[in-house]
Amino acid sequence: MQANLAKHWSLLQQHAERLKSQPLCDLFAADAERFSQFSVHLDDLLMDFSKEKIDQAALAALLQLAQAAQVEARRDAMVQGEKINSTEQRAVLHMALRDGIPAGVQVDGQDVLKEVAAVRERFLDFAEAVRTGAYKTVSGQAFTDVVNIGIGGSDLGPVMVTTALAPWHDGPAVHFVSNVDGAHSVDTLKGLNPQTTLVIVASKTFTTAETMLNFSTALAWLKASLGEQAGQHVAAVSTNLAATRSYGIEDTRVFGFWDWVGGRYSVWSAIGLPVAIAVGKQAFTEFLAGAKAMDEHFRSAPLAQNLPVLFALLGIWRRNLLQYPTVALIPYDQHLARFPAYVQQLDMESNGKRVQLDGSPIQTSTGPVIWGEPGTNAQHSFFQLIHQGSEVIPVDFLAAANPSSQSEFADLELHHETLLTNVLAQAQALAFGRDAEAVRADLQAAGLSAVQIEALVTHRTFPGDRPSTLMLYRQLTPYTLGRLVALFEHKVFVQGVIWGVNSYDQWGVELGKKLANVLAPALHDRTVPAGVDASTAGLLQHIHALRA
Ligand SMILES: O=P(O)(O)OC[C@H]1O[C@H](O)[C@H](O)[C@@H](O)[C@@H]1O
Repeated sequence: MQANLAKHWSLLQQHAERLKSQPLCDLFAADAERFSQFSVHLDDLLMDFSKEKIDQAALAALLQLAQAAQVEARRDAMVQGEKINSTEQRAVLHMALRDGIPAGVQVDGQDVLKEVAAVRERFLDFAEAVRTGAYKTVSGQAFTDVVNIGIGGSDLGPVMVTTALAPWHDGPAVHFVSNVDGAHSVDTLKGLNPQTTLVIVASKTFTTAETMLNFSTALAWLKASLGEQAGQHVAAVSTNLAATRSYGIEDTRVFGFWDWVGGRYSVWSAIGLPVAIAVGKQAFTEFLAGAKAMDEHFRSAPLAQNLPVLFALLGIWRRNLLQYPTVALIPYDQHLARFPAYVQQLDMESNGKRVQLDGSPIQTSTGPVIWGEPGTNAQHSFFQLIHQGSEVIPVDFLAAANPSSQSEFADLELHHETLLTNVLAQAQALAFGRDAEAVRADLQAAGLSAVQIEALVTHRTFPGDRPSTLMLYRQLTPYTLGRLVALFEHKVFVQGVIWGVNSYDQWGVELGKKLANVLAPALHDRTVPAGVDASTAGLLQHIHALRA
C-alpha cells in the first residue's frame, strides 16, 4: 500500500463495514434520486452504477483516494510521453494512435502524432487497395480472404473488433490464426484458396514463437501454390523492422508501430490492419474517433464526472473493500462475444501484479479475475451461481438500445426488445432478489400445500444484494466501440495508479516461455532432461510412451 493512501483505505474500510449491512433495496428505498445520483454519461453512453453497494459518502472517499494517488498527475504524465512504464523505460502512448494527446508530444526527439499519421495513412491506403482490388494477387485477381497470424495483443484486438463490427464488414473475409496448436492453422487454411489469400503476420516483437511457427506454416502453404511469388501475398505489422526484412517481407507491405504501444493496447495501430480491410477506412476512422472522444473526456472531465475514473473506483470498491475476487463481464450484445476475452488480456495482463513500482510488495489485492460470455446465453449457463452461489460476483453488463444488424427475414426489434428485457430483469434479480415471504406467496398461488412450500422455500429464495453496473449506449457502431474500448483502457490505468503497479509490463508471461524452450528438445528427442522435477519427468515419460 502506498503509505500516503493508508488513511484513505482505512476510511473506506469503515464505509464498507457500514454498507455491508445495508442491502441494496434499503439504499433504493432511502433515496428516490438514486438512479440520477449514481449514473453518469458521455453523450448517449450511460453508466448506471446505482445497483452497486455504494453511497455518496463512500463515493466521496473513493474520489479522495484517487486524488491522493495523484491519478490526474499520472494521467498527464502518460499523455505527455513520460516513460511511465518504468521497468521497460518506455512511454505509454496508445492514446496517440487515435490523436487523443495534444500536438507536439515527443518521445526520444520524435513527434509522436506525426509518426502515427504517416503510418496510419500507409496502412489504411493498403487496406483500401486490398478491398478495391487495386493491390492484386499474383494472378491479377482481387483478394477474397485475409489470414491474420498473431497472438495476444496481435490477435485479440483485431478479432474482437472485427466480430463487433460485423454489420460493417464489406471487405474480404478475414480469418485469424493464433494458437500454436496446428489445428488452428489447418482448420483455417484448409477452406481457403492460397491463390486469393493474403497473409498478415502481426507481431510487435516478431519473435513470438507461436506466431513465427504459424507464419512459417502459412508461408509453406502459400509457396506450395504460388512458388517464389508467395511473398506478394504477405504483409507484416511489427515494431521490429530488421526482423521483417530478415524474413524477406517487402518494406512496402510492412507497417510499423512503436515500443510505446503495449501489445494489448495496439488495435488502434497498424495491428488493426485486418479490421481496416474488413470494414474499410471510414469505419476504422470512426472507431478511432470514438476512442479519441473518450480520451478527451478522460483528460478533461472532473474526477467526479469522469467515466473511466468512476468505473475504476467502483472496481476498487468491489475488489479491495467488499473483497470480491472476480468480475463477470456480460455483454448483452452478440457482436461483443469476444469482448470479455479482449478485456481479460487488457485488464489481467496489465494489473495482474503483486509488486509496486519500486519493487516492494503490494499490501492490497490487485486485478480481479475477469470472465464472461454474452447474454442471454450466460443466463442459461452460469447465472445460477451468480444468483444463488456462495460467492458474490459483481457483474458489468453492456447493452445497446438499438440493434446494429439489419435483416429482411427477422423481426430485429422483437429480438432486441427481448434482449433488453432480459438484461434489465437480470440486474433487478441480482440487486433485489426474492425473499422467503414472496416465494411462499408464489407457491401458495400455484396451489402447493404448506408442507410442499416449506420444503422448497429456501431453494427458491434469491438473496439479492448482488451488485452490477450497466453500460447502455444507443447502438454498437464503430464510434461506440472505440469509446467502450478506451473506457476500459483508462479504467485499467486508473486502477493501476491506485494500486501503484506498472500496468504496462508483463513479466509474468516470460518464465513459461523460457521453460518451454528448455523442454522443446526433450519433446523432440523423446528424452527427459537431467534434474527436471519428478512431475514433469513423469509427464514427459507418459507422453513419450503415448507417442511411441
Ligand atoms: O505481438 P507479439 O510481440 O507477437 O506479442 C504477442 C503477445 O505475447 C506476449 O507474450 C505478451 O504476453 C502479450 O502482451 C503480447 O501481446
